[in-house]
Amino acid sequence: MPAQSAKSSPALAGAVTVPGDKSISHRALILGALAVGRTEVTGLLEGDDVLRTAECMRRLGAKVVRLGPGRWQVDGVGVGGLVEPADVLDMGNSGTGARLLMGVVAGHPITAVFTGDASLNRRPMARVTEPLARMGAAFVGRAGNKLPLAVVGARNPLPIEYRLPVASAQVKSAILLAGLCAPGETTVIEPEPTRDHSERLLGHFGAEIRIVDAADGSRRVTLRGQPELTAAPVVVPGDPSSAAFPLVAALIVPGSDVIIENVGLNPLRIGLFDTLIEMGASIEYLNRRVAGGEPVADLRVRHSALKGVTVPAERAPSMIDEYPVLAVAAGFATGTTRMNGLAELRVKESDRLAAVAAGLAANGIAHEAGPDFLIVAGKGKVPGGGTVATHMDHRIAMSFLVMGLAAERPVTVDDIHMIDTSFPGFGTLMASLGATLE
Ligand SMILES: O=C(O)C1=C[C@@H](OP(=O)(O)O)[C@@H](O)[C@H](O)C1
Ligand SMILES: C=C(OP(=O)(O)O)C(=O)O
Repeated sequence: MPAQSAKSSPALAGAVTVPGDKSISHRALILGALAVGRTEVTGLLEGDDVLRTAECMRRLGAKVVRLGPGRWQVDGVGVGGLVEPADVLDMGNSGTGARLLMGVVAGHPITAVFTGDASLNRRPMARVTEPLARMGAAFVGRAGNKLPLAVVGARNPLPIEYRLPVASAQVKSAILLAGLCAPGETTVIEPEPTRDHSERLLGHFGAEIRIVDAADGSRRVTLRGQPELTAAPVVVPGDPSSAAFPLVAALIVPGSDVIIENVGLNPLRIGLFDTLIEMGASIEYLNRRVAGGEPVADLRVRHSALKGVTVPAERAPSMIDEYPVLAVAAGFATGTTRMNGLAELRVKESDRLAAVAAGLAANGIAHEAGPDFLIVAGKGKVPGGGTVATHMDHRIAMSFLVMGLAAERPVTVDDIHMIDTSFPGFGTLMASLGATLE
């Protein structure tokens, strides 16, 4: 369990590129495996979560080959063509991999057993098994459909219309992936839009997909089943959820001026950037362009005096993984930051609300955490000096290392090995900007 400490650093400077988007990387491999022909992916995230999905697609019958750094090739088997895996599918720490592949298997006449690490095996899966059971799949899992869990895919999957009880792109995507194998139309209604990478990539691979926004803010996504998906090249942009760490570091370390190149700016992913700009952050979007069907830009970020704001609950889906690092930024702001609509944080790789609250407490930041909210009383400076328990959660580890770069005393996190699940090379990249990590 390697620990690491971050110390007050000189001004951060330089230009960096963060690894590829995790959500898009999982989906590129999965859809490449379900397409007919050869898909080439560039910019793929080579973090443990995505490598697990690559290995599972191999076990399900696709040919998946690494050609070079971030360059992968997938020979697909066509929708409905996957085979039964000979052994257990181990998804490691990855909720996205587990839930999306449960949807894929549910649509095929095959049986697969899923497992994960201690963190993933604690996370709720009924949110996917419930709609997938309506489509004809069967499940036997531990303690209310947790992993380890066996999925018996449907012989004749049924299309469904399903209103999501929680705003979750993973649940939406699991249903759409199962719906690929069902005749007729599968519809998912989201109470509020969540990241739409599945929809974009399904369209890119030739599926017929319709999206209708309703007056009440909900969104209807309809997929026509049993398409022939055609292999298509995928260019993966840098992950905005990873960019968040060097970005917040540059905002809080005095004198910093940093460029983060090629960051995905999908409107359903940039709630953190919008919030930080409201707080007074200097974030410029340079060279805005479209790459691989997603908007991207280079971000110039300069040290800024931040002030507290209220973050509305409706913004949560567009920044769901960014609250830990926002809480760190809020600690350096002047005034109170209120974050609402955070119930989902309790069922991520760790209970992130509890983990963040404990980390704030350990480093001398006044705050209040409720069932689904967090209030941080920013004083413009952070005492630091604490040791933070990361609970197998990469985002908790990275967030508190960022805190240490501008706190008065070093901040230690108890375990950094999970950082590789989403951001391999995090320490090297931060050090290249001048961050003091040891
Ligand atoms: O669909 C995805 O790729 C993801 C969706 C989000 O989870 P939920 O769907 O559980 O909100 C997010 O937290 C996760 O990191 C990636
Ligand atoms: C919640 C996350 O991932 P997953 O659900 O895929 O484990 C995350 O990366 O912050």
